[in-house]
Amino acid sequence: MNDTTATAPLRLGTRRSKLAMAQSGMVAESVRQLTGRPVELVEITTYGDVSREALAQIGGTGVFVSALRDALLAGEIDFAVHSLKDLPTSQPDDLALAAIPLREDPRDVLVARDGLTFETLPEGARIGTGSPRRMAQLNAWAHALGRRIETVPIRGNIDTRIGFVTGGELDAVVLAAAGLNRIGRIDEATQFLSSDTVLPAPGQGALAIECAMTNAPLAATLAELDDPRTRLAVTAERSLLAALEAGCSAPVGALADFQGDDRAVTEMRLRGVVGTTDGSTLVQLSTTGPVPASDEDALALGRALAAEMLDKGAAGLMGERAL
Ligand SMILES: NCc1[nH]cc(CCC(=O)O)c1CC(=O)O
Repeated sequence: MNDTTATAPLRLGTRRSKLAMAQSGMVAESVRQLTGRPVELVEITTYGDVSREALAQIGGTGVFVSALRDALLAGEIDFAVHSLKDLPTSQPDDLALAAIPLREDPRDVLVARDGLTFETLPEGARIGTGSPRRMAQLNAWAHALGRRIETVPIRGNIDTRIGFVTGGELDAVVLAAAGLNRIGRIDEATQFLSSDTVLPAPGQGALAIECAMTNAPLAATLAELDDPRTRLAVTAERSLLAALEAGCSAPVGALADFQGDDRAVTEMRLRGVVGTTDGSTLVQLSTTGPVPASDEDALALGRALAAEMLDKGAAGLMGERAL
């Protein structure tokens, strides 16, 4: 590297949404500190940002991601930051998943009117979410409580979705804690939904930093931002999702977490759920074992749990995913 390339700004491609800008800003700062180089944000518009169609209808998988990837491959940007849960499970050969930084809170939260919780919402409450995974688990939860709710399909950015509650159109919406946290609105959550009740999307709360495979020096530098334990967890979750042959709009939840204290983590637990959006049937399984020794072991764990779920009838539920 000569002097010019060493001091030239690194170009970080980002979507324009408040969440994407917040995430990219956080990573830009880390990369600045790591490299001593300036990082410039380059705004890219993705199909997921401009389409008014329901995400489930346009296929879900990758709509937020492909424009950023095109820009990486065209050399218009040097690296990109994605919400890991928006990344398709298959990684293109020419792009490196250079780093998966430390995950933050993976849980979903309820943002309800008047400080209400799921349990204190009135009978027949209208709860907004565009996610079949959330619908399935919320409906199953209501059913277990002997309650009736109405899940209302919505989409839009976080501000728009919270606006349905503040505007009085819905009693509550469900969002990812991590997203609210990153845009500084976590105080508006009225309940954190336990992963024992609602499993998050595979990879929720984690970020992915991607660059072109041909840019090996940059990939090596970015790798310093990787959190190995987060990588193992999300690798297992995404492997489960891939093995269930589901896109990101399918009703699949998964979460891997670690048991033991921070200095002596000994075991990893992987939980997965798939269901019908009406919540009448859920297949939920869990497995706990030694912390995977490699990404390959984490992949195998996800595949094994998925196979068990398919055995227990998950396959029959997946047919519903186009709905
Ligand atoms: N599907 C949109 C999306 N992608 C990532 C997040 C939240 C941040 C994260 O999970 O890392 C959100 C918003 C939401 O689900 O509330």
